Amino acid sequence: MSTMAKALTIAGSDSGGGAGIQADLKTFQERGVFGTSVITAVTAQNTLGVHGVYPQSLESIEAQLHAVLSDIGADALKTGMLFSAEIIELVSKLCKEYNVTNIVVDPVMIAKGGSELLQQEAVEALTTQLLPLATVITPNLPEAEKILGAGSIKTLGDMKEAVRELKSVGPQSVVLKGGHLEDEIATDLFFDGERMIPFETPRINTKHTHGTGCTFAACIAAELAKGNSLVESVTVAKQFITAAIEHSLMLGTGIGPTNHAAHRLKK
Ligand SMILES: Nc1ncnc2c1ncn2[C@@H]1O[C@H](COP(=O)(O)OP(=O)(O)O)[C@@H](O)[C@H]1O
Ligand SMILES: Cc1ncc(COP(=O)(O)OP(=O)(O)O)c(N)n1
Repeated sequence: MSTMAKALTIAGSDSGGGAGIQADLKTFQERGVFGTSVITAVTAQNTLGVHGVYPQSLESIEAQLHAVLSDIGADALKTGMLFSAEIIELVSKLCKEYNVTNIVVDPVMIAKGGSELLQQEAVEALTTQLLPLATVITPNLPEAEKILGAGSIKTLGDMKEAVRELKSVGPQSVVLKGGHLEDEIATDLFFDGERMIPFETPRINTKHTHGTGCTFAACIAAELAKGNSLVESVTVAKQFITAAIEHSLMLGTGIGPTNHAAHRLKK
């Protein structure tokens, strides 16, 4: 008999398998943690985009959360697509009720193809209720702009300013992802109120980047679940996502998913 660190993902299902719950559970498995899930919405999705969004009832989401947290528990929890203010309120309430620590909030808003995965009117609930509970938040640049409600983030200098403003919204720390920056280096900026640390890798020239954000945040959650520090966890996640993009998969005819098993390939 043995025990295993446990990580819970609260997110949407991606039928195409590249993002959402599916990306999170594959990442948890690859990182050696036991993954559990709460599905907030089902999406009909493939490499060409999101073809339908079917939110789950609050009753279903609450029942899933109670089932997992009252019995199995979670050493870390990651949120992805939450879709509505009501779902955010429920998730925030239960995170507090169950005293969950190690909360990674990936503030998913819009899929790469432009589909809405969070209703516009839910941004305030996200900002005021869930972000202050987070150990770390992992917005991409458009998400950071929406949370801050102003300005455009186009340079590393803008990122340095934005990361401070994001911290003041209430999370313990922030990783602002620079995947959307037009730069030869893919820089993510970590800030915990004291340390500002850039995580840099060369930008990989590929269009097959579906699910990068989910995979990156899930990897941080998995490493936190195992007891690693936040900086160690972000370091591992950056290596993991870089390998996954480097060996991304040409599946379907659109934007292919990253390869969660890539870290196992020999260098
Ligand atoms: N072309 C790329 N080459 C290398 N790293 C990338 C590339 N695109 C994204 N990343 C990295 O993938 C992670 C997810 O970033 P990003 O694509 O900005 O998130 P999202 O999927 O939420 O839009 C970050 O660590 C980012 O730096
Ligand atoms: C169900 C679901 N959740 C989240 C996303 C967004 O994932 P992300 O990792 O940001 O990847 P892209 O959509 O940008 O490729 C999603 N598409 N579906």
